[in-house]
Amino acid sequence: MFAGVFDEVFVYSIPMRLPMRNITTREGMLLRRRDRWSEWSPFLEYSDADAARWLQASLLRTDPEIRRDRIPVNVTIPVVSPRRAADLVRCSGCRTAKVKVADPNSCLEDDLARLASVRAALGDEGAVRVDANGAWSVDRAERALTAMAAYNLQYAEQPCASVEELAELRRRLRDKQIDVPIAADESIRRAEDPYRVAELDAADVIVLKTQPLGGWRRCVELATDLGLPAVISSALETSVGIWAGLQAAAALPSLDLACGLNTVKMLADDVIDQPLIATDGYLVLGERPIPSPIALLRVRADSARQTWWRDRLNRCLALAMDKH
Ligand SMILES: O=C(O)CCC(=O)C1=CC=C[C@@H](O)[C@@H]1C(=O)O
Ligand SMILES: [Mg+2]
Repeated sequence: MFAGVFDEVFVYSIPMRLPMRNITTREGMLLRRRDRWSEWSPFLEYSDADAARWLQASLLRTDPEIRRDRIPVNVTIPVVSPRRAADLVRCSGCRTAKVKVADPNSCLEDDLARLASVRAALGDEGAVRVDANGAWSVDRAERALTAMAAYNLQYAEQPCASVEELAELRRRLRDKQIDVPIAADESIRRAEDPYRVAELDAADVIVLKTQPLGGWRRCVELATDLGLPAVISSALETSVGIWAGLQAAAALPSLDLACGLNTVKMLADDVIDQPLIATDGYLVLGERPIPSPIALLRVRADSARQTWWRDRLNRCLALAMDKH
């Protein structure tokens, strides 16, 4: 079926240099429609309905108006030792760091030690944010963020799972005069109704992931409608997917915060010759990337995974075309 929509499809499999979300190998597809390559890489456990929404991003035929081409980005710090975390900050050249916290295999003390090390490596001028991926209850989030506030957080991303909990936590922190703004990530990209974040006054910042939301147009629409500062963040893509994130960041009505798009380094390989890795904390939106044939030879998935992804694409394309 995809033969009528895409002119070429490619399945990649790339080990993660720095595992995140328990992912040790990243898999996905590169899809070509005429001269436009895009990436489709919904996480393996996602349902076809979720994965079909990611595919909308590959079906867009137009480009946005570009308002800026230099995009500030953060370094992403997975659950690593404090020392490794400081090294990652120093090597990145970024002035903003996002620290993953609340991992089931580590405790609050580990998170605080990693955070302290990141803050020391960045200095007082840098910005530090944390991301709990919705792992905390409101009580645990309140305790953790009260302790973490000592490191002057720019914001806490998705501290609790539901929008109601985010709103409750935000109220409690405000009452205690703990100055840690709240950012919504999963409450935007996986929610039935992302507008509830604004209706319930549940966040100060929204995190927009281009591919999961179905492309740049939806990101611009949500940033405009919700009227909150927005951050464009990656879904751990190759440079082809990251370029689409940069394009969305370039099109936002305003951009005051660093974006989470500096993740190509977390992969052990890439699909273009000059990977989109930040210099001095910025990525620049250049021409739409074209995968390099030599790189593709290195990252081609085996035939069982090819079949799995092609079948998934056919199923999800049928769903996505229904809504298109
Ligand atoms: O935002 C960043 O700095 C990088 C991207 C990132 O953290 C994520 C990408 C994809 C899935 C997630 O677990 C994670 C996130 O929750 O934001
Ligand atoms: Mg997040």
